[in-house]
Amino acid sequence: MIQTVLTQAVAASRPAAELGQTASYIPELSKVDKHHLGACVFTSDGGRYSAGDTKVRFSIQSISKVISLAVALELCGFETVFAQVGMEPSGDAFNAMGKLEAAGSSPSNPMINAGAIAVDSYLEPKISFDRMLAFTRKLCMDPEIGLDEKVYHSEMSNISRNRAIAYLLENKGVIRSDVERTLDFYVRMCSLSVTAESLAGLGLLLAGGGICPATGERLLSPDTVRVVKTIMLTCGMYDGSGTFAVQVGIPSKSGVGGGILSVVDRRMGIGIFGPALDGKGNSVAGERVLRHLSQQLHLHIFDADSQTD
Ligand SMILES: NC(=O)CC[C@H](N)C(=O)O
Repeated sequence: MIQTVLTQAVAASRPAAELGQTASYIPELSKVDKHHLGACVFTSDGGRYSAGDTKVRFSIQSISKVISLAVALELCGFETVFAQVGMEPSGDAFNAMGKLEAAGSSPSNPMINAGAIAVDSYLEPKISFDRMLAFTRKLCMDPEIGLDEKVYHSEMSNISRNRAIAYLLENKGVIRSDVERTLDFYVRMCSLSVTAESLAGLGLLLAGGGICPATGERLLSPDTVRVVKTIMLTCGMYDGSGTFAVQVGIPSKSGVGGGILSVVDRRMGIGIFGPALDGKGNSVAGERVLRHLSQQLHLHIFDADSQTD
C-alpha cells in the first residue's frame, strides 16, 4: 500500500519540476539537475519504502537548522536558546533582515537564517563541527554524510547577506560570540550532503521521540523533540508554512538544496529530494509528493482517519 502510493506520488509530481528553479544565489547549487525527484518513507514498524532518486547526495541546507536547534536545546537549554530568538512564523523570506533593524526586534524563529545563525552562535562555543557531523550521522543513521567542500566554498564566497544579518545581530546583542566563527559553523552545517534516505532516518528518529530506531539508543530528549517538531509545523516551510500546514499537515523542514524532512508523529519519517524550488525556496515537486501522500495515506495531523490507517 505505502509503496504503491509512494511510487504514484513521485510519478505524478515529477512534471512539476518544470515549474521551479534550482537555487542560484549559491552558484554550486544551480548546477544540480532540477529534474531529480526521490522520496523515501521509513515506518516505525521497520518498513522502508523508496521511489525515484533516493540515493543521490544533495546539500542539506536549511534542514540542518533542525539539527542545530535540537543540539542547542540539549547543550544550552531552552531558556538560553529562546531568550532572544522567537517561536513565531515570520511571514517573511528565509533570508529577510528588514524587520531586524527595528528597535527591540529579534529573529522570529530558529528556522529562518537570522534565528539559525543566532542559535549557532550559542552552539558553536560548546561543540566542534566535527562532533556535530558525527552526531548528524547518528541522527540520520547515515555514516556517509560528509561536508560538501564545493558547496561550502561556494556559499562562503557569497555570504554577504548572512554576514550582514550576523553583524546586525551582534550589534543588537543577540550574538555574543565570534561572528566569523559562527558564520563558518552555520555554512558548514548547511553544506552537509545527505540523501532522501538520510532525511527519512532523521524523520523516523523524531517521530519516535528521539530514540534511534536502529539501536534503541536515546539520542535526543523528549522535550527537545517536542519543541523541534512544533517549530517545524509552524515555521518549517518559511513563509509557506501556513498553507503547507493546511494542505499537507505534516511537520516538515525544507532547504534550498531541494530537500524536505517530514515527521508523521509516532508513525513515519519521510525524506524528499527535488531541487526545483518555488519562489519561497521550497521544493515544488517535493511539496506535491507530500500532498499526495498526506491525502492518500491520511497523514494530516488533524485527519480524522490518521490513527486508524
Ligand atoms: N533556505 C535555505 O536552505 C537557506 C540556507 C542557505 N545556506 C542560506 O543561508 O541562505
